[in-house]
Amino acid sequence: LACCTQNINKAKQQERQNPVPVPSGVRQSPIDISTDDSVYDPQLKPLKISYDPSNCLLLRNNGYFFQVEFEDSKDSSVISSGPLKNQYRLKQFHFHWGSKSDRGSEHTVNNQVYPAELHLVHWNPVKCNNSGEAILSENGLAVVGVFLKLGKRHDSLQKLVDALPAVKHKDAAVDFFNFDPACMIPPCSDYWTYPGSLTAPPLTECVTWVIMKDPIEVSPDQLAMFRSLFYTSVGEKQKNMVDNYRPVQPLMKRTVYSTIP
Ligand SMILES: Cc1ccc(O)c(S)c1
Ligand SMILES: [Zn+2]
Repeated sequence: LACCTQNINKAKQQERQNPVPVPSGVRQSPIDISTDDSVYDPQLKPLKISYDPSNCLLLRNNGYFFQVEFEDSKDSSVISSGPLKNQYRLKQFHFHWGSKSDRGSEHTVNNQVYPAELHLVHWNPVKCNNSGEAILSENGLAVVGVFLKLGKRHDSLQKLVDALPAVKHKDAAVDFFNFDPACMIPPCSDYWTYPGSLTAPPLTECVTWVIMKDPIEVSPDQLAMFRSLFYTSVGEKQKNMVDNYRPVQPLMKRTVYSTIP
């Protein structure tokens, strides 16, 4: 399945044909992570991350954000361990960001907002046949979240930033090869983890979230390039692609676990 939008459209079609329960809203994302309320779990191991840059295929503007899509027919770009019972395959990564630097991330930490947040979306090939099925399956997805803060230029990210002008408008897509997403994972392995949902429609409660404690740095110019994209297609009245984040949702009866004593 080419991308999350297609998956979401397919999921909506499947939902119409054989409706699944509408999310009862007991495990919605994103959330505010209260560090004092999170529970240290000494059994939690570091996440194992193994990506093959040659699986990187395409950069696309899907009208919600830009995403980089990966070949996911084999277990060659995967995550495992940490809170995960199975190995999950990388399908795509994307970002959420603000119109200004005082907003943009979806998750917050003690109500602190970051200017942007990276989501690396993985699906469970043990439970599902493809990523489209995974968004309808409990714990079908594992999404790794990484906060972005303003600072020094992220040299490895520049290859992606330089490609953004080619996907300014909705549905634009270009070949994008040999990019290793591991370059965007912070050196510190500490994370929070909790059961949640997609943060975009159909908002299904299918995600094991792993939110890295440390942010990565990007420069103001790099973030400005994110904001230069459009939600709109060529020929439509241009609408800047900014503020594509969902507000935080109620924690309800969930516990956030952490690797941080
Ligand atoms: C599959 C998917 C779609 C949109 C999202 O924001 C996330 S986090 C995951
Ligand atoms: Zn996301």
